[in-house]
Amino acid sequence: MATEYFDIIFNPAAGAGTAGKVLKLLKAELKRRHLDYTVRISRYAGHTIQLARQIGNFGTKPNAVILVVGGDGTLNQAITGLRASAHPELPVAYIPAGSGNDFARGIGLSQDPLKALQQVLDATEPIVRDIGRYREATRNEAGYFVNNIGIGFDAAAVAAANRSSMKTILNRLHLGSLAYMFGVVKVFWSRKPFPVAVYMDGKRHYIQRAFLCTTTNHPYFGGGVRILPTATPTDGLLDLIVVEHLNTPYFLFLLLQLIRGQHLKYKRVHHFRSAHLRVETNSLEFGQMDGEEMGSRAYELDFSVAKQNFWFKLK
Ligand SMILES: Nc1ncnc2c1ncn2[C@@H]1O[C@H](COP(=O)(O)OP(=O)(O)OP(=O)(O)O)[C@@H](O)[C@H]1O
Repeated sequence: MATEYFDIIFNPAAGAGTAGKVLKLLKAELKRRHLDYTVRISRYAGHTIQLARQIGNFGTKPNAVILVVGGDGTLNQAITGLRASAHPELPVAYIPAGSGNDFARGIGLSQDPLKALQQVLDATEPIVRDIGRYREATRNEAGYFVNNIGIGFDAAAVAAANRSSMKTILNRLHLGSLAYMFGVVKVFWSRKPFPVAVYMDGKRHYIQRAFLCTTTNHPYFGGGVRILPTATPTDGLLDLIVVEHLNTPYFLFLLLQLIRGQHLKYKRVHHFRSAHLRVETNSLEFGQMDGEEMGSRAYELDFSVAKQNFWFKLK
C-alpha cells in the first residue's frame, strides 16, 4: 500500500521552537512529490494527545498515515492519544524534530528530516515495534513510553535542562542533545542516593544507594547516551539499569566507563531484563518519561511491553 495522504501532527514547541523549520522542509518536499497532507498544530502542552485521539476516533481518508513531527514527548503523546481511540492499530509515522531525538536513534530512523521522510515514503506496510507500558500507583497513572522512564539522576538532569535557557540557544545551534549534559553537570553535586526495590520473576532485589534507575525500550537516553547498549525494541522485553552511588570518584569512574560503553560489567551497575518489572522507591525523587518531567514523588511503577504499529522502513 502506498501512502496517499498524511495527517500531520506538528508540535511547534519541539526542539525549543526550531521544529517549524523541519515542517517547512517537509511541506516543500511533500508538495514537490505531489503528496497530499493536512497539518494539525499542537496549540498547548498535551494537545497532541487530543489531536491523535480525534484522528483515531473520527477517521481519516483511506490509506492515510498519521505523521508526527516533533520530539520524543510529542511522539509519546500522539501514541498515547491514538491508543485511547477507536483505532489504536493505525500506524504512526514520525519525523524527529526535537532536542534529544532518542527514539529515532534507538529505532534506526534518520535524524535528518528529509532522510526520515524517505524512510516513511519507502514503507509499504506497518512495522511492529515494542513500546513500554506503565502503571504508577502513587498517583494512579497509566500510559506508554517510547524510550524510557527514569527515576533519580537522569530525571533531575531533564528537569534542570528544561529550565535552562541554554536549551533554546543549543537548539538554535543544532546542538540540542547537549542541553541534557548541562543538566547533568548542574545536578551532579546536589543529588543524593536513594533506596530502590526491583521486583522481577517473583524475586525482590533491594538496592540501598541508587543514583539512577531507568527502565528502557532501546539503548538511548538523554540525547544520545547509550545507557543500555543491549536493549532492543523488538525482543518483547524491557531493560532496567540501576546505578549505585558509592562515592564521587567511583561514580565519575562509572560515568567514564559509560562513555566507553563498558559500564555494565561493574558490580555497582545492576541490569534487569524482563517482560514485567516493578520498581518502588520510598523517598521523593524526580521522574522523567521520554524526556518529559513526571514530577517528584515516591514511585510504585509496574512495567510491561506493548506492541505498536509504525510506518517507516528500517534497514
Ligand atoms: N503549542 C505548544 N506550546 C508549548 N508546549 C507545547 C505545545 N505543544 C506541545 N507542547 C509540549 O512541548 C513539549 C516538548 O515536546 P517534545 O518532547 O516533542 O520536544 P523536545 O523536548 O524538544 O524533544 P525531545 O524530547 O526529543 O528532546 C511537550 O511536553 C508537549 O506537551
